[in-house]
Amino acid sequence: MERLLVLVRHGQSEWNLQNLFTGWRDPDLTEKGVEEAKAAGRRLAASGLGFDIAYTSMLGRAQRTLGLVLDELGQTGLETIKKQELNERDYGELSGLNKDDARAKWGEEQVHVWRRSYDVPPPGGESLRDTGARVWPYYMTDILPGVMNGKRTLVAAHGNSLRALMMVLDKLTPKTVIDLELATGVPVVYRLNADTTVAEKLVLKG
Ligand SMILES: O=C(O)[C@@H](CO)OP(=O)(O)O
Repeated sequence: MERLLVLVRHGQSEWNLQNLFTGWRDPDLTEKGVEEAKAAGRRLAASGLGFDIAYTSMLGRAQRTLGLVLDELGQTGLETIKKQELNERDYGELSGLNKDDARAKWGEEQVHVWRRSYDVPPPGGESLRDTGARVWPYYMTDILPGVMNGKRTLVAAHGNSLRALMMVLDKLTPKTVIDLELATGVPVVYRLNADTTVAEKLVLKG
């Protein structure tokens, strides 16, 4: 039986382009982001992949990316579950600030720690561990059982909610996850073993 799980980070958003902390704010995709999403769909189609169910967050950039991917796959209208659990990490008081301005104010190192560390939350926001504390249970109780039952599953979400998920799939530690960066609009294809570990991982780059 096929146990297929594909993760894709949304295409470039207006705030990615403007270099702003985004979190739970809801900017749309840029034109480039739309193209990235379509290209992700075309790459999945070229790899012969199709899906039985899709999951996304409550944020427009992920939902729109999913819609564009499904259009390219000829799967418009596929059953889709939208969940706040899959939202981007809440950036708290950093939301809407320019990342370079933040570096100037708090220093390069502090900003890097807020952006990539496992357990240091930005002021008023979520650490990656906090994000995981909602992503992991949702994965275990809702997404993974479907995958294990042969439902070919697509998840369109965000840099940090997907980093949290990939910690589990790729067996990353709080130290090794610091170096994990996810490109926008690049599908990551997982095939799982019967014990839920990863049998195969493929990154569908352009
Ligand atoms: O601003 C954000 O919400 C995220 C993703 O774009 O940024 P970062 O790369 O700092 O995690």
